[in-house]
Amino acid sequence: MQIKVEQVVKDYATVRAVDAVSLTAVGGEILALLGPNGAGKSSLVRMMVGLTRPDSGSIHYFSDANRGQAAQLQTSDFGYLPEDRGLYQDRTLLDNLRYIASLRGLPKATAAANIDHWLARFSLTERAKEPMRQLSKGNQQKVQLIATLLHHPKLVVLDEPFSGLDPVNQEFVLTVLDELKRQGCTVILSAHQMALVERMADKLVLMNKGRVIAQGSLAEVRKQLQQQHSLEVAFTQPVTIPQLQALVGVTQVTQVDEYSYRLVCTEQLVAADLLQQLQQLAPVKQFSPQQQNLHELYLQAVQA
Ligand SMILES: Nc1ncnc2c1ncn2[C@@H]1O[C@H](COP(=O)(O)OP(=O)(O)OP(=O)(O)O)[C@@H](O)[C@H]1O
Repeated sequence: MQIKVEQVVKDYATVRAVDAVSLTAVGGEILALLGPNGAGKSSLVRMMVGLTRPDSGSIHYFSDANRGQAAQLQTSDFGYLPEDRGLYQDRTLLDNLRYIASLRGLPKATAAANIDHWLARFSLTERAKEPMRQLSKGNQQKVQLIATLLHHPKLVVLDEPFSGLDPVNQEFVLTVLDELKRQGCTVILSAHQMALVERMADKLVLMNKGRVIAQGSLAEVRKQLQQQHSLEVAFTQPVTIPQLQALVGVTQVTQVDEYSYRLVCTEQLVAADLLQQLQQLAPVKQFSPQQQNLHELYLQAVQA
């Protein structure tokens, strides 16, 4: 299933939560929404699953079979993990999941088989008859994920699926998301865990204050955000920090050890020109450009 969001705006009383956002996600793709608290991710997600309506702009769905023609989103087409998780705390895992399955219109036998399958995969079979409130936060989160995936949705929308999970379970959820993607599902998620997102998302949409500040593949986002680049240089004899700071195009210098330094330079500075400037200070032993990770780029962008 393809989802196409065009120029969507959402205002609350005093704030424009989503400001002219456009994006597209297709089947077999993981799209990650990133942004600081209040960036507008949940507001956007709620519109995508039809819980609220945009003030302007449009959201259309296209089935894989009929790409050209917009389709009505059916409840059974999507699985939504909301930010405010809402399972019944006094009921057992099994009761909660059976109830969700019935809401999704699953026949009893299919529901039972799917529930067994997912409980086993999430290592929760033994706890099936315990009330929700007895589970840890991470295990409750896993049950919420099962509730989202129980009916094999084509469009999976997850608001912060990694929150509350330990690293082992985060990895496990990554594996599950990858499987969904391989099965042709469209996966949209919001997250704060850059390192995880960097590993699995096909498309990134970075938001800040309701707006998209960069979007595309990791390489495209890097390009859009990268106003500076950094590198490490090692000399065969001492140089001083002020000498390095005085070089044209160098904006930041940090000493790594006795003879080596990390430099941040403007994007316009060509590596060969910098190397030439450095060699005039002292013989250069090592000169290695560093790639900033998504986390560093993101911080730079939202703090700008
Ligand atoms: N129901 C609402 N009524 C009024 N303002 C709202 C409502 N929901 C969200 N907002 C405001 O809209 C803006 C975007 O909030 P939203 O929850 O969409 O951001 P977010 O990126 O999901 O943040 P977080 O990472 O903290 O979940 C914020 O300024 C928030 O206070």
